[in-house]
Amino acid sequence: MIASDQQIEKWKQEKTIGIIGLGDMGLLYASRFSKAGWKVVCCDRPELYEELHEKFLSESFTIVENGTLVSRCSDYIIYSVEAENIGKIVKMYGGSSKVGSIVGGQTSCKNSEIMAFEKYLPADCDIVSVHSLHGPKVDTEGQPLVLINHRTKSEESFDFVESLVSCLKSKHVYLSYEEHDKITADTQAVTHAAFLSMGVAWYNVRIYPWTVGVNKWHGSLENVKVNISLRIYSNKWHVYAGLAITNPAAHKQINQYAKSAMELFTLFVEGKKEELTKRLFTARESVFGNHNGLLLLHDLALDGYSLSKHKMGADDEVIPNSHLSLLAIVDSWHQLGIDPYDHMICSTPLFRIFLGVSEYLFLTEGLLEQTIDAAINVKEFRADDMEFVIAARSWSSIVTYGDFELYRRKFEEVQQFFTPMFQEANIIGNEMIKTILEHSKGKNL
Ligand SMILES: NC(=O)C1=CN([C@@H]2O[C@H](COP(=O)(O)OP(=O)(O)OC[C@H]3O[C@@H](n4cnc5c(N)ncnc54)[C@H](OP(=O)(O)O)[C@@H]3O)[C@@H](O)[C@H]2O)C=CC1
Ligand SMILES: O=C(O)C(=O)Cc1ccc(O)cc1
Repeated sequence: MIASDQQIEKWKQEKTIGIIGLGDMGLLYASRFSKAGWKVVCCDRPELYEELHEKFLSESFTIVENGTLVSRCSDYIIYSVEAENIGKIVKMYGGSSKVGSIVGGQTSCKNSEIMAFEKYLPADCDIVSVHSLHGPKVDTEGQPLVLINHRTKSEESFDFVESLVSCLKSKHVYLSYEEHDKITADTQAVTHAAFLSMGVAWYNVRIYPWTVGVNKWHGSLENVKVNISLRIYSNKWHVYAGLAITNPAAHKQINQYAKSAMELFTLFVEGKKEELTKRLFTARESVFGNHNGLLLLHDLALDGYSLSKHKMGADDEVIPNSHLSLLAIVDSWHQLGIDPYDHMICSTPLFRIFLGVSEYLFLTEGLLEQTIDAAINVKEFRADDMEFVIAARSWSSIVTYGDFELYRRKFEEVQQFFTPMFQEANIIGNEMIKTILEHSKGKNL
């Protein structure tokens, strides 16, 4: 429960908020909390102390040398560090947590975070964790913010944390850490697997899809694919690696996604139109059978959000795509018995956009039939589809084997290929995402 204004003012006078890890998310929290009048103390790696101290001199939060100093003086300590390293870092600083303090984390998978807290924190510490379900550049207002009340001695601990984060104006979602990990596996992890695979497929044939003319990868759905894929590759690899590899529930989703892509592609190649149609119509009924009302992306023209410099001429024709990446997500939701709408309350913007485009493909009159026809009869996307299947398979094995190093190498190789486009892609992508989110307000998107 959010406390009274008077109580919040009192806490602002008395309490200190500590943030360990001053990367993108740590900085977002430090700056928002301190602007709201909270006393905030932060650190990053000790070797960065001088540089950060200089850099943030004009900010109203304080930089200290290390996590031990943050922990000793803070009443609520947030670990905002790489998921892969949470155990090591809590081991280093957890023992210094102020007596009776509350500790939480921002990592995207809560299993390893909570295990580290249980293992290394003194028994007098409470545990209340958080997870903002959006990237650091998204407006926090109205976005889901998960709050996990894992171990508290009194109601006041949770009320204090909830009152603190209320300045973000996000939508609070109350979950256990197990529920959190199950939902984010269904939503985030598989969404990233899809867009990461598109990037690898383009990279492997060395194609920038927006440069090939108006015949291929042209139009709203294609712009969403390109913009979101580039957005992910312009980010840090460890965010995606961490949330997929450290969450065991995510492995099953990513594996099913690759399996669905491979099985659908096999039907394309074998020319089994009837079987393909039956499988996709069954998936449509299972995932969208109860859908009513307007589509999430109803009437939304996203044609303008293209990186392409080509203009459509009177004689130009767009070759219809098989949209394998979208067919595969709906098929895998069906195979795993997932209702994606169940997770709306706890979803990221990228997941909602992925659901929006999938819904558009499956529920726009005649579009699924046209897509199935293209998948069987149009050969221009075959090689690209094959690359996509291989890419999805390879992300799935990297995640299953828990290989952070291979994940980093593969991610950064593709990242390098797309780097020249990031600046422009981010501007166009941000505009596109803003339009989609504004358009969908009130539709729970
Ligand atoms: N980016 C996003 O969209 C979101 C990320 N998250 C999660 O939040 C967490 C942070 O992500 P994000 O801010 O993007 O990542 P960043 O890499 O930007 O931030 C993590 C920071 O922690 C620092 N760090 C590492 N070790 C220590 C240490 N011993 N003491 C103090 N600081 C340390 C890192 O330094 P160095 O780089 O030198 O290792 C880095 O600056 C991750 O777990 C991520 O999964 C959650 C929601 C959204
Ligand atoms: O919207 C997405 O899926 C993102 O890519 C941003 C993101 C990354 C990690 C998180 O834990 C939450 C949000």
